[in-house]
Amino acid sequence: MFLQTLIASLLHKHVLGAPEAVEIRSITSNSKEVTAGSLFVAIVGNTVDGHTFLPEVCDKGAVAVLVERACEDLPNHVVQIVVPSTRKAVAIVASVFYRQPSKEMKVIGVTGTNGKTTTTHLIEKVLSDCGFTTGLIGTIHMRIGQEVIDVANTTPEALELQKTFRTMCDRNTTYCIMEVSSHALELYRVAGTHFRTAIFTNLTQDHLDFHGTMEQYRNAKGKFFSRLGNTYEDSTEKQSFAVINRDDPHAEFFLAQTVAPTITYGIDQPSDVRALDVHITAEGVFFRLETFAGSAAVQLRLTGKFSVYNALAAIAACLIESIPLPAILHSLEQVDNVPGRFEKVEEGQPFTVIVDYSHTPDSLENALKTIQEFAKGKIWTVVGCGGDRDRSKRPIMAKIAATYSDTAILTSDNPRTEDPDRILDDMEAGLQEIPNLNYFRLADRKQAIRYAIEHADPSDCILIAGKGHETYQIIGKTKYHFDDREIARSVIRGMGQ
Ligand SMILES: CC(=O)N[C@H]1[C@@H](OP(=O)(O)OP(=O)(O)OC[C@H]2O[C@@H](n3ccc(=O)[nH]c3=O)[C@H](O)[C@@H]2O)O[C@H](CO)[C@@H](O)[C@@H]1O[C@H](C)C(=O)N[C@@H](C)C(=O)N[C@H](CCC(=O)O)C(=O)O
Ligand SMILES: Nc1ncnc2c1ncn2[C@@H]1O[C@H](COP(=O)(O)OP(=O)(O)OP(=O)(O)O)[C@@H](O)[C@H]1O
Ligand SMILES: N[C@H](CCC[C@H](N)C(=O)O)C(=O)O
Ligand SMILES: [Mg+2]
Repeated sequence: MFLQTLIASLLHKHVLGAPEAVEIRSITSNSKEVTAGSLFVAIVGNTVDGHTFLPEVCDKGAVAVLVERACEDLPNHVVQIVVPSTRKAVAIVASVFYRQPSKEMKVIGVTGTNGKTTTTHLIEKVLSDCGFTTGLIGTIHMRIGQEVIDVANTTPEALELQKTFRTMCDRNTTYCIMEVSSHALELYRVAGTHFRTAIFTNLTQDHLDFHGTMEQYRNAKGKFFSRLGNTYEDSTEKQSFAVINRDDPHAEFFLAQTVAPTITYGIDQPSDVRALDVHITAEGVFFRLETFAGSAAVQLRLTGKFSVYNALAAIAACLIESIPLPAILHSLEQVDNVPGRFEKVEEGQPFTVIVDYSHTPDSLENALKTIQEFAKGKIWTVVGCGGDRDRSKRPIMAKIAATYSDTAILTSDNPRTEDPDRILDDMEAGLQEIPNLNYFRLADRKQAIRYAIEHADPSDCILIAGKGHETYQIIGKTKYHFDDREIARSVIRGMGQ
């Protein structure tokens, strides 16, 4: 594609050199991937400044560079395009390079602190059951039809995202359902993406290391809905919609962000898609559903009030696509669990073991409140907090774990480059001056899981929180194989011998 075409839609740019005859064969922001005919995008990162690689990429054959500041020493034939934000510009350029794939499909995006993975899986289940070819992008993996692809981030960087969209289109995908993280919104990963529907699940504390304050975190998520108005189109098929959780304390803020038609969902507040008479058991939830497309009694195998919210969001998104309500409910009622989300480990043991990806204060509290609804015996919680992530959530999570459990075992999550004991110190700080809490520290996560299982009585319930589907533990910069479910299973099996 000609450079001129690629950069035409960049509003604020200063071009040094002659772009007219320059043909771009590939685009990358990684100097290691530059080949002859590449456009290199220099991104100022947290650890490295991409501009430092400019001489190197020219030697490797880059014919143009997208930069935030011009570089004097580059060969004359290399065109420099100077823009205020290369992250934002690359998202737009990537969309043009891959021929605007998000306009050829219907992309449904889910944002919110908790529930993104679950909600995307529920929507994907309904739409694929209806016979549509679907794609999925999120924390656990990306899936294009039956092909499963590993991911580094919940929402990929713009170049990878647009390339994935293109592959999806080339395989006749009708719907792409994706998680849109706040990092992605702040770092423009989804700029240049046309969304059919934007869903808001909830907003509670997380990622303050990155966003600084709750207000900035909320504003990052708000951008998803304010930008939705920019892609508004006339025909119903192309129109964009917002789906908002009316019960969330920030609902008004999110409703005010968008000009797109909006469907609300909720339990407590009057809303377009509403659950009433919610009944929670260990096996699942029952509720009465009222929507603009009809009413029904619903029984899900997923449990917890939070699962009702995720199901309501999924129902709203599918109603927008004119899927009949009975078909939506038929699919949702079959879902046993999403991997690592309230996943039970069942090896015939007389107590309950649940592995859950609750790594935020709100999700941990929800998981434990749900367990309290049905637990007959004592509650054990094995929980840690990730290293190189929001420190301020650590004492809060420890307090929640110890308050709602009979015994809390504070352990490691992914310590990354931090000292596990320092992370535990941060957690333990939340427990000072609270009397009668029963907790202890055991930094080795495997030993912590073993301890809980070996000491549980019949009818007790053990929650292993924070890592869910993860099949690794990151210590330093190394990823070791580690799976909470596998460990729990092997300890239980060992006890029977
Ligand atoms: C804060 C953040 O999002 N960081 C992402 C960011 O890293 P960075 O800006 O620090 O990049 P950097 O390493 O300094 O490099 C800067 C530039 O130099 C380039 N470079 C670097 C080295 C080299 O030799 N040559 C070269 O060209 C890099 O390709 C990059 O373009 O860009 C990287 C490359 O795309 C990402 O991998 C990295 O995500 C890291 C792994 C990360 O942990 N991100 C998490 C926090 C994240 O994004 N999480 C969200 C939300 C999860 C949730 O909702 O819970 C997610 O969507 O996953
Ligand atoms: N709607 C919800 N409200 C609150 N908590 C939820 C909700 N849905 C799920 N949870 C809890 O949050 C945990 C994570 O759920 P899920 O993976 O669906 O969220 P996510 O938003 O994708 O998280 P991440 O930001 O890590 O990708 C679950 O294991 C569960 O404990
Ligand atoms: N997407 C989240 C996942 C956290 C999962 C938890 N196990 C941890 O490693 O902190 C993050 O990167 O902050
Ligand atoms: Mg997720």
